[in-house]
Amino acid sequence: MTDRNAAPLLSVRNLTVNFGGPDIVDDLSFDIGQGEIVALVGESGSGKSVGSLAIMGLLENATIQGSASLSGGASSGGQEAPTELVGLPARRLRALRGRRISMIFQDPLSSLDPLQTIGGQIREVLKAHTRLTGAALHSRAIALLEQVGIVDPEGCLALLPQRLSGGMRQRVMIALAIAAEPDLLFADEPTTALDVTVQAQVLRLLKGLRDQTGMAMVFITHNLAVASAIADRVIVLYAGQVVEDAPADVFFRRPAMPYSRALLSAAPRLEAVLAGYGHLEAPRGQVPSPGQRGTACRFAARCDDVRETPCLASMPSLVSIAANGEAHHTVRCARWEELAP
Ligand SMILES: Nc1ncnc2c1ncn2[C@@H]1O[C@H](COP(=O)(O)OP(=O)(O)OP(=O)(O)O)[C@@H](O)[C@H]1O
Repeated sequence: MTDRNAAPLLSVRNLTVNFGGPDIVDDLSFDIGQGEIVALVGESGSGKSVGSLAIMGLLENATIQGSASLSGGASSGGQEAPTELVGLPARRLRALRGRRISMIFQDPLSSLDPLQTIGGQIREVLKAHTRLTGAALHSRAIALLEQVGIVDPEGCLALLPQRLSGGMRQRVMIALAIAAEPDLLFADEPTTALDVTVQAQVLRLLKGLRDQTGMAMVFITHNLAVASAIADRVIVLYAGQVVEDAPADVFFRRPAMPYSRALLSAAPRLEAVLAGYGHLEAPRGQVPSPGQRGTACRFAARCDDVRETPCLASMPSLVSIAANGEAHHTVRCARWEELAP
């Protein structure tokens, strides 16, 4: 599905974000391949949302350093020159949003206009990004609603958002987000507010849309079952840093970072997760807050495998541990090799 040898669609390097105080997101580096679904996983406060919003240019009053380079996507055959998103003027960012990068959030009601029909909102997005008018515009709106699995698209166009169920609202949000055929979709906990059956339907829908369109996805979640249902790759954030980045099958079989192992062993069994108990169970202790992260391994205070040396001596760097021929796998643990099962 994803060719790791091809140039990545999004390449984030040394992204650091603060709001005038300590760094919230600290030296974040990762790639998203063309058409790849990457789950960004971490406990509350790990910086998943702040990092993503920084990349999308949606943070106010933030100081952002580093780089987030967006290459030409599937729609341009990968030929478009890369665009640096950090520091891009607001006008150019607005032009990219929807067309190249799009997003969906946990609560569709807060993103939908309560006073405008679904049809009105879809027409507005289509007018902003296409030259469609009249009957062609209407047909495209219907086709979009069909694409996201809405059974009575004609009827749905006439409704106000409040008239829809949570799952239907999220489908409408997805239709709006993909209207301009973006290359990359950021999805921030899009299924968290939904009941489990609807959650599974929306995950299937998103995966199907990726298969159809080749759109890549950054899927932010603190639910490991959701990550395992949708992701090609898992990136774990801890206290503002990437601590593990691995293909999903490798991550769920052989996680290398003690933090990842703790999360996985604390996670309830998959059946229980699918029955609605899927929130990420944290290991004992708490994530250090941004001002109190120190210069040692940030997970040290909670780690069962901590040693004075090397864990407390210095901050481990993110190292590549992929064996010959294996896909990209990095971990931030100075003892990963000793601890490997
Ligand atoms: N505008 C802001 N000003 C100052 N601090 C902020 C701001 N937005 C977020 N933070 C802080 O940044 C840290 C990371 O927050 P973020 O929302 O990215 O975490 P998260 O991993 O997405 O968690 P959650 O799952 O709870 O959304 C938190 O400590 C939060 O308090």
